[in-house]
Amino acid sequence: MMNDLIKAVRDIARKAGEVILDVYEQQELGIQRKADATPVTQADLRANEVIEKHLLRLNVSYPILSEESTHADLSVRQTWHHYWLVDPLDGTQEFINGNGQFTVNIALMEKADNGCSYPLFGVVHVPVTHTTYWGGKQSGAFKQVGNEPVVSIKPRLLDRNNVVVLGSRTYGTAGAAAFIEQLRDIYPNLTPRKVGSALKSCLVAEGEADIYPRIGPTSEWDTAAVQGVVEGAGGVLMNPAGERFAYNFKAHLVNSDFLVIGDTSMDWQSFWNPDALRGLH
Ligand SMILES: Nc1ncnc2c1ncn2[C@@H]1O[C@H](COP(=O)(O)O)[C@@H](OP(=O)(O)O)[C@H]1O
Ligand SMILES: [Mg+2]
Repeated sequence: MMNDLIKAVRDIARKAGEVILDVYEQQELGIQRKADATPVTQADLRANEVIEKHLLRLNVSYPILSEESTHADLSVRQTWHHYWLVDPLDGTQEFINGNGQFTVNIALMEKADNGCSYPLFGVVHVPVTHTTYWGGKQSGAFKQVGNEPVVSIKPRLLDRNNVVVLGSRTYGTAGAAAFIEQLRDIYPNLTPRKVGSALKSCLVAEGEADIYPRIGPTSEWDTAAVQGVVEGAGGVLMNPAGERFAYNFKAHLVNSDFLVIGDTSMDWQSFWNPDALRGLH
């Protein structure tokens, strides 16, 4: 049942990817600015239409919370036991810049006993490379490039002399830069890399990078799907207190800072705690 649903959502994410690539190849992207000053294009809007249309045709009927649709109030959202959390195009600025580092993110969320929701599974599709990642705590994590065989993915173990730390290409903050400098005290040979969108967390999930600290704003649809992939692979996406990242418990949809790590046996408490983060903003 769950595997059928994951397969259906994978197909939907790939359809959205094709619509996005159609716009990507045009001269006119239809760029507008949103209230948070981040851009939106025809590709975001068309991908959203495709995703919503197909999610509503599935034989489960869950509400949809999408970056590009009207957002229900918390009082309504809290009645949801399951819902789809969708970012039809994550990394819109990278899409506009033409560097290929953007993704389609679709997560199925489930409410837990503590009243918060968490990803049951997530699908992250990279249109330009025709690569799809998917996963969840109970399902494992997988990757497929085009029609090649599906492979299971897992993080790598930390090698203290070869630590790769990821950051946003476009929305880097002074806090993120200061955090990486603090991290150098622990890993003097670390290599910082800038990557767009949910791809960063996919790189940690598949063992191509080690740490992705996000010091600065993102929204719930930016992290939910990729959290499924990271957790399925055996990694974690945590809040500043070191807890599993949670959703749908507050009126606004902006995330706290978060940390993605692949090797959970690393000594992350030495650099990721509210005291160490205080003063970075
Ligand atoms: N001021 C802000 N408030 C909320 N989210 C922001 C933001 N600035 C950037 N982001 C988020 O950062 C995402 C891009 O992340 P990255 O820099 O890692 O590629 C954007 O996704 P979208 O492109 O879907 O809007 C956007 O949601
Ligand atoms: Mg988006």
